[in-house]
Amino acid sequence: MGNETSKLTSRPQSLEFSRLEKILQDGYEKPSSLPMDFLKAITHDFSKERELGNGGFGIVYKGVLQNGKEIAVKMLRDVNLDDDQFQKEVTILYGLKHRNIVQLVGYCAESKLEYATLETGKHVMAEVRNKRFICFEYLNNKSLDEYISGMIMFQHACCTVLSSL
Ligand SMILES: Nc1ncnc2c1ncn2[C@@H]1O[C@H](COP(=O)(O)OP(=O)(O)OP(=O)(O)O)[C@@H](O)[C@H]1O
Repeated sequence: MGNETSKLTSRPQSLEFSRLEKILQDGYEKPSSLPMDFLKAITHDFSKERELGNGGFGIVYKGVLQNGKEIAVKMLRDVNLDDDQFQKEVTILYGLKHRNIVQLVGYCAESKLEYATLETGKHVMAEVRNKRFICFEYLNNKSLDEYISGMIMFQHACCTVLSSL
């Protein structure tokens, strides 16, 4: 698993990826702008086996850095959030640092220029937005509902054992 990020990258890109890896490994002092190709590499191209869960705003993937450190990469659904909301969300999260709040580690909102043909037949260069992502520290505690239902199952099992004694 260690070298999977570098295998996917060309030379100049791998230097950039190493720099990003270092920032993320050193701690989350300041959230970074993360290129989509980097997020693609650390999530195995957003593969099914890297899926952590599915929320109201998008799918969350596990990203694995070269040193094995993990981060959560949330791919936002286009329909849920417009540009203003995305910027507000990142700006608010950017300033938050508390042990009870999951830490923002990065974000991604890239766009590319593409030729498009209008109904009139005219060609224009249009800015096409890629997917947007918000990345957090990885928490290994499952979701609150899974945690609570796990506790209830555990308590139920204990009661069953005790009542059978
Ligand atoms: N930081 C994280 N570390 C590990 N797993 C995470 C993390 N964030 C989310 N997940 C996983 O992804 C799932 C979906 O998370 P997400 O935050 O998108 O949805 P949610 O908890 O339903 O909240 P929302 O209403 O914001 O969509 C969670 O239930 C959890 O299993």
